[in-house]
Amino acid sequence: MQSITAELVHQTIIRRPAESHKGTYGRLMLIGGNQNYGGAIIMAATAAVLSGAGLVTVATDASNFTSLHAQLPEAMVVDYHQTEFVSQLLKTMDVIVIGPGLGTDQLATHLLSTVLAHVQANQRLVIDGSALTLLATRQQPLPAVPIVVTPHQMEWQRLSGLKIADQTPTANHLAQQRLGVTAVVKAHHTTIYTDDRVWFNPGGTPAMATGGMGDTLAGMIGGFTAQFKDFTNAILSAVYLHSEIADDLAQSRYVVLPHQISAEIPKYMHRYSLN
Ligand SMILES: NC(=O)C1=CN([C@@H]2O[C@H](COP(=O)(O)OP(=O)(O)OC[C@H]3O[C@@H](n4cnc5c(N)ncnc54)[C@H](OP(=O)(O)O)[C@@H]3O)[C@@H](O)[C@H]2O)[C@@H](O)CC1
Ligand SMILES: Nc1ncnc2c1ncn2[C@@H]1O[C@H](COP(=O)(O)OP(=O)(O)O)[C@@H](O)[C@H]1O
Ligand SMILES: [Mg+2]
Repeated sequence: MQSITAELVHQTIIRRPAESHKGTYGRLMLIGGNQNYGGAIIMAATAAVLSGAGLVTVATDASNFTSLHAQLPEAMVVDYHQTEFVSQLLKTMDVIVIGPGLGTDQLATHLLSTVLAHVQANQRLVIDGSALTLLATRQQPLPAVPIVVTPHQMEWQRLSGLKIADQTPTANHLAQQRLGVTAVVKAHHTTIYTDDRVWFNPGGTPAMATGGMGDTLAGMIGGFTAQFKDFTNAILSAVYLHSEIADDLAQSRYVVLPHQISAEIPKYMHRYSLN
């Protein structure tokens, strides 16, 4: 098992080339946020925008549009009931994040199936939250595109079949190999499984134990994978920074809220991008 290091993050978060524009930094769609869980997709989208994704579109229940825009006017929106329009937009995306607050009803199942049926080799896919619960019930193999799943321990139990007590690094790695996707298994100390390696995230604090913390990580991973070429390093850097920011904030706070992490992301990325 190898620890993610500040050096790896430093190498990943490069200084932006002057000759660039919003398209350079990735088109990202986040799909989620039903009538009950609008906050989840708002937190994920906020993290994605503050992580530097160039163009962010949120496919969500229309009841979330106003609250999303009140906090994040940078994001575009589409009603996720307009499934044909969502399908068309999906083709234009570099990264798709599906699951935060999606729920597990018929529409959610349909949206996940649509994404899995149409995702292309040049796109990257982040599967989180409810979409993982749905994925666990699917029989079909996953498409051969860069995919990262971000389960907490119960979601990982559903997806891998491993009971929480049996989720050892060796068992998790075997399960990851069966699934054939990168797996970020979230816990007090998160571990990340790629085809050839097991990574360990050194950061993390119980001050992070607030609903929305994982939604924020999913948005960060979306934002990082939209900008940084190396898929694995982009994921590892997002995981590292998410908990590093939390650890720093927790020096003077009993709890750290997801939006407080998002607010710090640009400062930390700036620091890591310096020589
Ligand atoms: N503001 C919003 O809109 C928010 C919306 N959200 C959205 O809600 C959707 C459902 O996601 P979910 O994670 O809340 O529910 P689910 O998948 O049933 O898992 C919970 C079950 O697993 C168990 N458990 C065991 N180990 C665990 C662990 N390490 N970490 C966590 N749980 C662990 C746990 O055990 P217990 O707490 O009872 O001990 C419980 O039995 C999803 O789309 C998400 O994005 C949330 O993000 C919140 C903020
Ligand atoms: N005690 C803890 N120590 C370290 N990290 C934690 C702790 N509790 C929660 N976290 C982190 O918070 C996030 C929780 O993710 P998740 O359960 O998916 O949240 P949500 O779905 O509510 O957004 C993960 O990144 C996890 O590692
Ligand atoms: Mg979650």
